[in-house]
Amino acid sequence: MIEFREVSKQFPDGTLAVDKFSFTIPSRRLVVFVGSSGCGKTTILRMINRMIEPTGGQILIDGEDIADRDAVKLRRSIGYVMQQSGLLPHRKIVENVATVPLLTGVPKKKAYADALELLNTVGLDPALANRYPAQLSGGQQQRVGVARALAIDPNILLMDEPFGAVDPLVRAELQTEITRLQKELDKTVVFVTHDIDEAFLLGDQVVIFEKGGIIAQQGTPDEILARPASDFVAEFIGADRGKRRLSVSDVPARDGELLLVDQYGHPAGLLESNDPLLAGTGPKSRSVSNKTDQAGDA
Ligand SMILES: Nc1ncnc2c1ncn2[C@@H]1O[C@H](COP(=O)(O)OP(=O)(O)OP(=O)(O)O)[C@@H](O)[C@H]1O
Repeated sequence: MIEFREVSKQFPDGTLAVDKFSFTIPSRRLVVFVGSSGCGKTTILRMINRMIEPTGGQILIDGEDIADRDAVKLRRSIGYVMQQSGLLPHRKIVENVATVPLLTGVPKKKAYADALELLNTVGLDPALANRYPAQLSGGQQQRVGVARALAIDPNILLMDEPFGAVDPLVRAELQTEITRLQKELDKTVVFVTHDIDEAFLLGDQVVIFEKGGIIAQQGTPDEILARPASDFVAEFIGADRGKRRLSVSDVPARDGELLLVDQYGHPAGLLESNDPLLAGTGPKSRSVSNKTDQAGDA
């Protein structure tokens, strides 16, 4: 559990990036921080591993104030993945993944064996281990970044727009992968994005920020979509533009399924027709608000 108690950050130039932020991140959940540029998401994330020191308030991990922990040890105990994978260009993939374990005294043979296993965990062919980062695609590099963050077997994984720089298809693959990994490995994941679709897709809990690290709303994706707390949230999630309002198409789908379309008539996904939401509805007879564009998974 990560607890923020009235945490503030004022930078030396006077910018108040975060103003008395209080929030609790439960263990073993994937929590997404989402908001437009400059609202303080990255600053909050980096205060968790003390890459940035708060100027006010307290952050506790499992009840312990992190200000009392050794900053370097704390940082090495928390996984961190950022937009540019940050891999060391002149080190092979296996060396990149094993960097922190080697620094913390894990014998080389074990660190390398673990690294190969981790490449497999994140869906990479261990045969890539002897390549250099530049010999991998952007998506593969991000997977290596995730493997490297997992190499210390952290309880907490911080992810700062990790998929921002990869193309949409690879991004979708990586999103699926991170959901799988979080469930499988049982980590607490704090994920930063400015993309509301990504937030709703990944988050068990989503926190929508306004400037200054102010929480505009927090809750499950369903709660936020069903009841936006303010005009700001409604606009941010696109609800007021009817962006997510889906209707049942009159184009027949396969047996037991209904084709959903958005307000422009574009296909948005399939819904099983025995879903209680749709009981008694016929084509175009009512519209439903869908959680994300992922209705195809329904
Ligand atoms: N080192 C710094 N010195 C001064 N101001 C800073 C510094 N780092 C960040 N800021 C400011 O603090 C505010 C919050 O920045 P932060 O990077 O946390 O926002 P963000 O929500 O992560 O934005 P983005 O999505 O663009 O990364 C911004 O106004 C930013 O300009």
